[in-house]
Amino acid sequence: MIAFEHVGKRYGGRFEALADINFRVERGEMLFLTGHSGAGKSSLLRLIMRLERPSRGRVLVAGHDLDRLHLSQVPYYRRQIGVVFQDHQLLFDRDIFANVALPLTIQGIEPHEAARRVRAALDKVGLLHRERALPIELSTGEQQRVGIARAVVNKPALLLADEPTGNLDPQLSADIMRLFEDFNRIGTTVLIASHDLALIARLRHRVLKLREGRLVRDGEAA
Ligand SMILES: Nc1ncnc2c1ncn2[C@@H]1O[C@H](COP(=O)(O)OP(=O)(O)OP(=O)(O)O)[C@@H](O)[C@H]1O
Repeated sequence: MIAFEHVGKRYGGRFEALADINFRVERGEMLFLTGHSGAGKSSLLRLIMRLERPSRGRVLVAGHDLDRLHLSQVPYYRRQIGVVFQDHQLLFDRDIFANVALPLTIQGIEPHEAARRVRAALDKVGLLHRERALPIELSTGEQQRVGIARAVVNKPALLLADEPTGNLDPQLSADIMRLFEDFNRIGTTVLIASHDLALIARLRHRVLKLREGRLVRDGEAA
C-alpha cells in the first residue's frame, strides 16, 4: 500500500527533515508513527498525501509513484486517503451533517447518495443522533469523532491521522483508537502519528519510530 524507498526531504535546500527512509506497509495494516517533536512525522505524512514531494528517493502509494502523478491526477489520488488532524478542522458555522458531507459536496456527489454515505459514516462513529448539532455543541471527543467520520465518508483505502488524540484525556484517546481499529478491521490501512507512547504500547501494533529525520525503529511496540 505504501513504500518509501531511500526517501529524503530537505526544506529550503538545507535542512534535512527526513533522511534515507525505507519501509513498506501492506494493504490492511495498522501502524503507528512516533518520535520526538520535530522528528519528521508530519513531513512523512505530507509526503504520502502528496502535499510535499521528496528531495530524494521514491514514495509509492496504492500503486502510484507519486513523483509521476500528474498535477491533474492529484485530487483523485487524494480521494483515496482519509486524513484526521489533531484539531479536527471542522467548520463551526455548519452542522455536523454538512461538515461530514463536505468532501462529497466538493466532488459533486448526488445529494441522496451523499446523505446516505454521511449517515453511514456518522453511524460508525456513534453520532448519527447529533447530525443537526453544531460543532460547538459537541464535546472535544465528539468533535474528533466527527473529524473521523469526515475522513472516512469516501471509504478511503488509507486512513492517516496526525496526533488524533493530542487534545483528549486517556479514556477518550483509547475510544478514538478503538474506532481506528474498527476501520482497520474492515480492511482500511491505518497510519497514525502519535506521541502517546503509553497508549501505543498497549495496542501492540507495528511502530515506526523517527529520530531527527531517520527511521530508528520498525517493529512491534515494546
Ligand atoms: N515547511 C517547512 N519548511 C521548513 N522546515 C520545515 C517545514 N515543515 C517542517 N519543517 C521542519 O522539519 C522538521 C520536521 O518537522 P515535522 O513537522 O515533520 O516534525 P514532527 O515530528 O511532525 O513534529 P511535531 O510532533 O512537533 O509535529 C522540523 O525541524 C521542522 O521545523
